[in-house]
Amino acid sequence: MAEAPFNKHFPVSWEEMHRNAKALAWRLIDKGPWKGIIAITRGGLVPAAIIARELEIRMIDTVCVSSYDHQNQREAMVLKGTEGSNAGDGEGWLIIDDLVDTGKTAVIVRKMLPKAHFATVYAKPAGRPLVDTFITEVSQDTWIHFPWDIELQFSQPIAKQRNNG
Ligand SMILES: O=P(O)(O)OC[C@H]1O[C@H](OP(=O)(O)OP(=O)(O)O)[C@H](O)[C@@H]1O
Ligand code: HPA
Ligand SMILES: [Mg+2]
Repeated sequence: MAEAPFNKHFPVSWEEMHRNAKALAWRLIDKGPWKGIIAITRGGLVPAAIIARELEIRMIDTVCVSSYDHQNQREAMVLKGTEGSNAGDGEGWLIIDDLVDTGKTAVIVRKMLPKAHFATVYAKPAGRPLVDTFITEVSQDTWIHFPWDIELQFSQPIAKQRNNG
């Protein structure tokens, strides 16, 4: 059987997301001042809101990129770029996303805003060189389950999981 591309799973709770996004804000405050935030939708919207609150930034825009159908990566589609924003070449601006995985999204957005500071909450090794600041690294074969994608449900006791495995 072909090896599953993601054989580890890393669920993230809302509290963890909040704590890590605040930790990112602490890292970013001394690197500013920041003129504004560009959130990469949709995943970047939640950490961008938390960071905007902590750094008292009220100028927020979006770049809308979509490149995954659940865990399947496909060609990245830019639904909206920076046209209409006043971010220019990105100087003094923060780009925020939930994570960098292969780095494909980061490459696209960096081309639009070459002087911006790119920050994510999570990073995988392949994308890590493309971000300026991040908080937590996970391995490339780990799928991060964000709190907006999951819900509380029954979990099998470990003994049962082992018997089935
Ligand atoms: O480094 P990469 O391999 O490009 O992957 C990272 C990107 O993929 C996810 O977004 P996705 O395209 O799934 O859209 P979403 O944020 O709307 O869920 C995630 O939020 C990042 O933006
Ligand atoms: O590990 C991940 N989790 C959620 N969304 C993602 N988009 C790319 N990689 C991931
Ligand atoms: Mg995204």
